[in-house]
Amino acid sequence: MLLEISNLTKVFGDKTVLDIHSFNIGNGEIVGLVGNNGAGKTTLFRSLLDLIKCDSGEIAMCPQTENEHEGNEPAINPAQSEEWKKFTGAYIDDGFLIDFLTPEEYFHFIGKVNGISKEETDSRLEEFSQFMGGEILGQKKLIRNLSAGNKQKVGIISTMLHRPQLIILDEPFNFLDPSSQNYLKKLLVRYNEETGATIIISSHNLAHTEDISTRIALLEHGVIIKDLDNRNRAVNKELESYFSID
Ligand SMILES: Nc1ncnc2c1ncn2[C@@H]1O[C@H](COP(=O)(O)OP(=O)(O)OP(=O)(O)O)[C@@H](O)[C@H]1O
Repeated sequence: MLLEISNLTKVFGDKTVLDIHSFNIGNGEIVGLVGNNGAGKTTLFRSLLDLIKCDSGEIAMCPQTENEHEGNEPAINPAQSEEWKKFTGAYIDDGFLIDFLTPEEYFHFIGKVNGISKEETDSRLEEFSQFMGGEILGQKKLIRNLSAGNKQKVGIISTMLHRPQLIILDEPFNFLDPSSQNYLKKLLVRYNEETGATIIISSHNLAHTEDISTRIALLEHGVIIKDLDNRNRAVNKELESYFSID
């Protein structure tokens, strides 16, 4: 899945909160988006998911063909077509959940929307049983009564159920206990390796972001001011110095 962003701007009132001249993400990259509060991370995600209308610019998503050696399909602009939903899984916040359903009902709903049978959905859920830690399935609890961390897990798992080529997660480590945070890192890296999917996460947890990302983009006042290759896990000093308070 290739993603190309060009000349993307979003203005709220008299403030430009997003101003991305050019940012391209390649097939199979894991991109970590970091930046201070209000830097524009969620706004960028909402733009990619057609949840807000940008003031200018283009987003082009090019899914990989079934035979990956044949390259990528023509570009889709999420503001102009619904096709992107077939190959995208995203979780921004618990507004994505349906709180009067149990987790099972929600997962089956997500499966159904994506043409996956109940049986297949149940079978795919087994891959996440350790992550769910016995707290989510079979509890006869509505999603609204789950703890914040368990809601977060339901949202994250639901992005992977239909095995999309693009996953977008806003602050996925939030609310998770330390073991679940570690487990999530494993899940994301494994998903990326097994499916070749492109994954974009935002996080304030620099250590986790550095651990799993092949590339890290630093956003400041809506502008990508650094685009760092992290394949050798070498960005630590640069990020530490940016976020240092001395
Ligand atoms: N609907 C809105 N109306 C007005 N301003 C908005 C709206 N949504 C976001 N903003 C502003 O856009 C800027 C970027 O916000 P955004 O939530 O994208 O930042 P962020 O990097 O995700 O921050 P955080 O790390 O705190 O979650 C902020 O100044 C925010 O106040």
